[in-house]
Amino acid sequence: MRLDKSKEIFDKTKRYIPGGVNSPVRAFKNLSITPPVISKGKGSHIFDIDGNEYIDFVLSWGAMILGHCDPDVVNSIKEVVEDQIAFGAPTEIEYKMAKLVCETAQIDMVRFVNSGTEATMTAIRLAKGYTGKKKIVKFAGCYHGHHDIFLKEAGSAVAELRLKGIDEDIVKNTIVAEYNNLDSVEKAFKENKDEIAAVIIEPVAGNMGVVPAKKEFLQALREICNLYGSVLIFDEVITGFRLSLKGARALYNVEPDLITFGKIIGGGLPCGAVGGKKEIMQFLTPQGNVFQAGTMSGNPIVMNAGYATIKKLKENPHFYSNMEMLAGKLEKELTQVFSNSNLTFCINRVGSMLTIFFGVEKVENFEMAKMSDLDLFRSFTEYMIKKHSYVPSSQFEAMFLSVAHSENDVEKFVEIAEEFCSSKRK
Ligand SMILES: Cc1ncc(COP(=O)(O)O)c(C=O)c1O
Ligand SMILES: N[C@H](C=O)CCC(=O)O
Repeated sequence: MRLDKSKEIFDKTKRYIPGGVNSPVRAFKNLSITPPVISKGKGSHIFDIDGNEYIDFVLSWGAMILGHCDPDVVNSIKEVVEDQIAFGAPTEIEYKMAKLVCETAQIDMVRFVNSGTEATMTAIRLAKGYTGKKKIVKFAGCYHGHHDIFLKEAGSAVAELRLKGIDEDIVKNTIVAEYNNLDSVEKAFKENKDEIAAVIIEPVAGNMGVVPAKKEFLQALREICNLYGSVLIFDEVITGFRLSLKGARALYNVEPDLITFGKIIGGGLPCGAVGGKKEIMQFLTPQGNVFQAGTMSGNPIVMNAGYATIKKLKENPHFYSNMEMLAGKLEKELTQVFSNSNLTFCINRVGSMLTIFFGVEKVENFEMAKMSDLDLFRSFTEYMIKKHSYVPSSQFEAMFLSVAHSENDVEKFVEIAEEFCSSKRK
């Protein structure tokens, strides 16, 4: 695979943008190939400026659930862009979008922001304002965005870095517990009795690779938050509208107090949201006194793209069963391929998100994810990308399928994985 033009542009970009990227996961830091510079996306495929075509299993880190440049999303943008770019004033689409999101995700109220990070920051401030408490519990390996309070033992790009610039005075109020380990949560509550404003968790983690929470664990979090008067926040920035219209919480039948959204909710445009119970949401300014604001929040183009995306998902419930079927096929066939090669591995999959871990048989938390064979994962990833399957370059991320992926896409991926295994045997 030639990446000459990509390399040239990427190298030139580094002169102006630190590391050449606007988010670290894009830099292929672990790989020896240059990141392809992408020029086009259509359905399940993306194309780079060197003329290479890839089946995309990253999908803008989960955002592009309908595939790239879905015609309904594209039209929703074209329909308004001549008249509405930004006003910083109320628009009708905000009402329509809020109604659609509340009815679809079954929440009382919602506030739109510009990213997942803004959504989680807002949810935490809201929880603090509502409870009058100042500490939070988060879980090792979960990633909730790039604010200081969330970066302690975080997953995603943070997992492989030693961070600087974090304000220790702010971080001291973040308590880190172990994913799927109730004892660690009980300990946090016992030691910090009436001080915990919120517990924030990815109900299916995507940022230590895919690691699902156990149902009893989430139920116990609900009970412990009720007992101590803390707010339970499900960070569904990845899982919201991906695992079902009601997100991951529908799979577990556990109701959080607040939910954060991102990615899919904006149809691929910058968007995030915090939503949940009216009793808490009404604390937000200007109805209440918990401050939150944003010049671009609820931008009409973003709202239109998000509306078109969620409406299409709602009108086509078979999308979810199709993605489940395809992802199940991918899991089953990869299991066959790796077993035939006598590899030790584990594939964690929930709906249309999955991660392959080599060298381990089970991954239930961040420690276990970190014990997987990162070198083998790296060479597998590099091989897959060189053979035109675009996958996350880090172990601590998830692979995604979209509505636009086909059986052919999945079969191609499995075929290349098989080739990789034979190349290792030689
Ligand atoms: C679960 C989760 N929460 C929050 C975020 C932060 O979202 P954003 O990158 O849009 O700020 C991300 C991803 O980046 C995420 O995966
Ligand atoms: N893991 C992150 C989101 O889910 C990756 C996206 C990013 O930080 O750019």
